[in-house]
Amino acid sequence: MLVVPSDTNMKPDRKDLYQFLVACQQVSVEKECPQIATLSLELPPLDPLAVLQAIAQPEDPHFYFENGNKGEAIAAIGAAITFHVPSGSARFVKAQTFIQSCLANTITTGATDLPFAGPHFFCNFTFFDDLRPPESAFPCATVLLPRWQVARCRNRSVFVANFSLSPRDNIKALHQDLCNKLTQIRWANSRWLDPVNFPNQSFQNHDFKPTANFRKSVYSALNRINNKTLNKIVLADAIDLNFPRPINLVKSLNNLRRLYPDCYTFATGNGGGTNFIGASPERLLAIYNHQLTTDALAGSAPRGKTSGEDAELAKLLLSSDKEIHEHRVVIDFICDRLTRLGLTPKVPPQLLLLQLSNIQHLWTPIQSTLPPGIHPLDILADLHPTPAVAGVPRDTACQEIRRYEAFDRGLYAAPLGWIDGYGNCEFIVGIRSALIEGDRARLYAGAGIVAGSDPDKELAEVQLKLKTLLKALV
Ligand SMILES: C=C(O[C@H]1C=CC=C(C(=O)O)[C@@H]1O)C(=O)O
Repeated sequence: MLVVPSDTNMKPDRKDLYQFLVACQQVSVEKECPQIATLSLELPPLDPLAVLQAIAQPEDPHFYFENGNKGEAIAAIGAAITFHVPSGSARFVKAQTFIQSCLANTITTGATDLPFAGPHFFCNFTFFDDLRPPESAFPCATVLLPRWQVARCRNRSVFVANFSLSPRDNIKALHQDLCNKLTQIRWANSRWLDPVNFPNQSFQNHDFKPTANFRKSVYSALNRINNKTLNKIVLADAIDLNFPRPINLVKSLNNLRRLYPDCYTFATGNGGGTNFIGASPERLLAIYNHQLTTDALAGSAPRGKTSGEDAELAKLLLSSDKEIHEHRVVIDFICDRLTRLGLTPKVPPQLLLLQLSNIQHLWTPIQSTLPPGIHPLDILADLHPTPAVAGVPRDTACQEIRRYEAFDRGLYAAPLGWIDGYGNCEFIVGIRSALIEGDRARLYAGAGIVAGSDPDKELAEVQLKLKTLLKALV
């Protein structure tokens, strides 16, 4: 990636910006290869979700990612370039090659030092790499370099435009498009999103009857655990619902981020009317300045209705052999994988609790310094799926998941996030999630099964997780 220093207060209507696009096009002529021109401009603080609402067209692929606790949100809208891997185990390698070849032909300028400036590649992967027919709405790997990207990091906002330039592109028209988009973005206003929309009343007291299949699967899995074929398996259920009207993506995201500020609110849309949306507490991989963090998150209990009951539930969770085993296998797996990649994982000495508004989990953030030469997607390829969403031994658990679950997991429980041009990244696991299309939603939730699991409690956990999401969909 070539960084061209510039006046960081570059204005889109100024000649130098137009000339920058012309110069990048000239490089594409000389190299006989399209060039990606990336412009970053600081904007007054704005809400990327409001921008998503204001400028995304139904046919635009898009991506939304918000971490309320960190005061960060990023919206990616439309495509400069997209890359799909339909299926196959080489998907992480192929995605990596694509990103590297883009970066080798990227020229970036403007406010390049701001957080979230420069090109970002938004990626989503399906849980399994060989998709079951009928075709899923998302291929097994998608990488999106968006046309427009708007991010907020605390009180600063940055706008990024990416153009893939070939000799025949009309620079005047592209420049005009950029100016128009900026005008629209400046008008985007988060007040349009307030107040929080009250969740769909007709589903509020919906009694989730776990499918007969889920209950049967839990019993059968417990048999396999007892006869030692499996140590742990994470089984999920999917519930299909029809809403009285089309589900509103932006309003639902707005609800999710307010109801679950401790989670990552996310959505990815394929531009064909299907969106995958959720609020996940599980960070699979974050790398900033060569420092890596990954979460072991497994073992759950509800939140109490009173502080006394809450403390009691937390105490039980922290002292339960069954929950600790369910959690410990995730820590061991992650540490083993990172060590094999040449990293030195650091694990806090005591178990921690991640307390969300409706549920609490055993939580261990694992950290390491990243040695040079390892790409974030190398790590993702090794970590996914962890025993927090698959099981132990992993291959057996994955085979059994396919046998037990009558639905395709699609993007559920799979990695979703972004990578920048310097190897920084943030990926979450797509749990507490739903696939939405028009007035239809498929909600997913799962629970880890180990020796000592009580099927009724696992069912209650899955129901609790499903309700979490349903509350926000409008
Ligand atoms: C698989 C899910 O959660 C995982 C993450 C945290 C706690 C879990 C558990 O306690 O079972 C699961 O391992 C899900 O929410 O669909």
